Amino acid sequence: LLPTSDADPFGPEVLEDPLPFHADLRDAGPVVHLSRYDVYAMGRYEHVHAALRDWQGFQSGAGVGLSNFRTEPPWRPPSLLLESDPPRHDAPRRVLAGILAPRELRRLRERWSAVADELVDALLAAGDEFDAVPKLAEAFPLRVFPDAVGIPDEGRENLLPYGDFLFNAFGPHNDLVAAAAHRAPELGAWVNAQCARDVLAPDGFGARIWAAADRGEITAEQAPLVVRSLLSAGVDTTVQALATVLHAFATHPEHWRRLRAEPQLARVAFDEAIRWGSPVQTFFRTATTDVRVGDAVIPDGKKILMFLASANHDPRRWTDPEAFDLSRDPSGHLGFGFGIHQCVGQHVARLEAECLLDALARRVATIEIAGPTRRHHNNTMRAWGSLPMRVG
Ligand code: HEM
Ligand SMILES: CC(C)Cc1ccc(C(=O)O)cc1
Repeated sequence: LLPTSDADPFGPEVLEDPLPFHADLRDAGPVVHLSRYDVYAMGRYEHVHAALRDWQGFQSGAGVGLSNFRTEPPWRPPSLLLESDPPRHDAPRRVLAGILAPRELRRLRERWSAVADELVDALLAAGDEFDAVPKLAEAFPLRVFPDAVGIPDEGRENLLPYGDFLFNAFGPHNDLVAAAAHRAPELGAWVNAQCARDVLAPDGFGARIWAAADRGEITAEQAPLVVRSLLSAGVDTTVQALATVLHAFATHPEHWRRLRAEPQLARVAFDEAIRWGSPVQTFFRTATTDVRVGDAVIPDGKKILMFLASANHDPRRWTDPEAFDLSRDPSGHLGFGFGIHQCVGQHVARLEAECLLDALARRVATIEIAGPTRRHHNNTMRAWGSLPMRVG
């Protein structure tokens, strides 16, 4: 028999502190029916991992939010990567994977390091106390990523509100969505305008997507949507992952000392922070048949809510999962997803983190929380609103 719960994973209590709900979800069984939304929730590593592998049984093409594209019109044209299944998913994915491959990012490392050094120097010149969310976690990605895509300077302040709305829109139409819905048309129009060939700088990720269309790897109609994927997925995610790793180090001084002694740990620290904090908490899949999980059956067409953050803390998979531990091997974490849709931008995110952490670790001996921290609630993202920080 299938356990059920009337809990609201998108309510303020769970968004403020999801850990108790995750523990209850894991303990209740492989699958729990959430009666409030008539969706099927998975919180254990084994089953989330298996569902992400099984893209035929658990499709993305009906949307990865609560809204089911089989019955409801999407609020924006579906993504050719995120909200597509093979074969439609294949060519856009291949194009983006090529453009965002580690070897393609080497040309950016020197510039991104210089920007990180300059940003941290300017910040420290202004004093030893600041809010790390606007001053580091937001400032650095906004300084390097829009330029890497090649969009114009005008209107870049729309990127964070667009992302915040997009990630809220994967959830139910609750207060978080209602509060920003009036801005969606204008934000969507601005983002779409940045994907046109003639506004993109000649050497950025955007231009390379259009060049792939010239080579016939994708069509000219698909090119702007693939650029839109970068602008949709590439900002809020890295902002909140950087905030998460900065918060992790500020609350674990012994790990900061270790990072300064062994700078090459920046990469594994970032992945451990993503396992530990899981900036992307959840998203959905849709059952393409009556699909069996454990001794439960999820009916065809039903939405499955995958709790990546819970899987990343599952004691069946991780030792002492609630510890942020630099000695742990975090590989296999689900914070970037898994399988054919696994984050195609993960190497961009890791390079941003390496550059920013290196710049900070070379300059400050200590970082600590210097005042009350505040969460920013979002239906999909575990986000920090404010991280008052003091450096020494
Ligand atoms: C630390 C930062 C990031 C996190 C935590 C993150 C997380 C994720 C996750 C969990 C997925 C899987 C979604 C699914 O399976 O439905 C994903 C997919 C994706 N991500 Fe990221 N992401 C990050 C940064 C980025 C960046 C910087 C970019 C662009 C440069 C990006 C572009 C994408 C795209 C296009 C997809 C869809 C891939 C596909 O469906 O084939 N992400 N990301
Ligand atoms: C964690 C994912 C939901 C992040 C994400 C958002 C948007 C897109 C897109 O392709 O628009 C891709 C990935």
